[in-house]
Amino acid sequence: MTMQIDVKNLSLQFGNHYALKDVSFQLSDNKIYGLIGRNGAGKTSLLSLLASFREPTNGTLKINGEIPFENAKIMQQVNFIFNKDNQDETEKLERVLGDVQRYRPNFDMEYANYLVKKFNLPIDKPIRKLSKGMQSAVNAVIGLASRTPITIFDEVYNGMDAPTREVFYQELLEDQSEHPRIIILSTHLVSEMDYLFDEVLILNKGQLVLHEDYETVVTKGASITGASEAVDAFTQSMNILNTKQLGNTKSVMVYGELRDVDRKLAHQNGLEVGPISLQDLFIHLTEGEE
Ligand SMILES: Nc1ncnc2c1ncn2[C@@H]1O[C@H](COP(=O)(O)OP(=O)(O)OP(=O)(O)O)[C@@H](O)[C@H]1O
Repeated sequence: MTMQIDVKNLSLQFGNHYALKDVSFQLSDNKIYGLIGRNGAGKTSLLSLLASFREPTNGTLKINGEIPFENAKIMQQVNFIFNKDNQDETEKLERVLGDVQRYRPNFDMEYANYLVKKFNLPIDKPIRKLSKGMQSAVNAVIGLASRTPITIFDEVYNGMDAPTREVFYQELLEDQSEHPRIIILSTHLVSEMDYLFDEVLILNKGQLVLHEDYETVVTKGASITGASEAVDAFTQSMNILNTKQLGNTKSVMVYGELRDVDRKLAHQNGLEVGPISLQDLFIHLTEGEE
């Protein structure tokens, strides 16, 4: 089943502070969505609204046409995975997985056990005695094996070491291709995770500054390098994100449609056109004063 998420003019306020301001978007395909933003940008706020942990101050959030808050049927379809505090969790992994299986109808215990082995997790130790990275891996196992139609991972990979994160990414891609669902990954690890994303949402200071297909993002951005005057002339009507100058050489990062004819023209003027990464775009779309 494909779920549909409709977010319209959504705001969340804490006192006078807007954690989210007038955010609108739709997610309607079983894809992997990357939600990126700097510290305090509003990622967790948005995800906690999607997971019905709280209600918006303004605007509407609908899942399959229904308001999810206190809506048991919809909440069943959403799984919000985050690194929760497990210091009081005296249960062992085996038991915890059994509990999850009871309330997640798509939970696949065989797959969970396979992941437990992949992540080298001990099943006979209380969760609270596992290392931080292992606890993150436990959350990853629960999130993947539950196969919930809307699965949200809020930076669970932050506690994992690089090889463990790699295992998570590979398993995520593989399981998503076999059991497609909406997966939302919030992260700061943009350059490491960008290849996972089908679509990208960038939040900046509570506002959505970009929602695009990953392929489109990558083809729309370019760096133009060459003699200052030639770069200035070529980019004068373009959306410039960043400029670097070294002697008479200038490198400008632009974002917008760069047609084939533009690329040819750049070449004729001795300019070099290079790609920009999602990380570059993220940095320059979200820089500025705090
Ligand atoms: N319970 C709360 N009470 C007051 N302000 C809050 C609360 N939760 C979040 N905020 C504020 O809302 C803003 C957005 O916070 P949020 O946790 O959503 O950001 P984030 O993008 O997830 O950040 P990070 O990457 O650092 O986890 C921040 O300015 C934060 O201080």
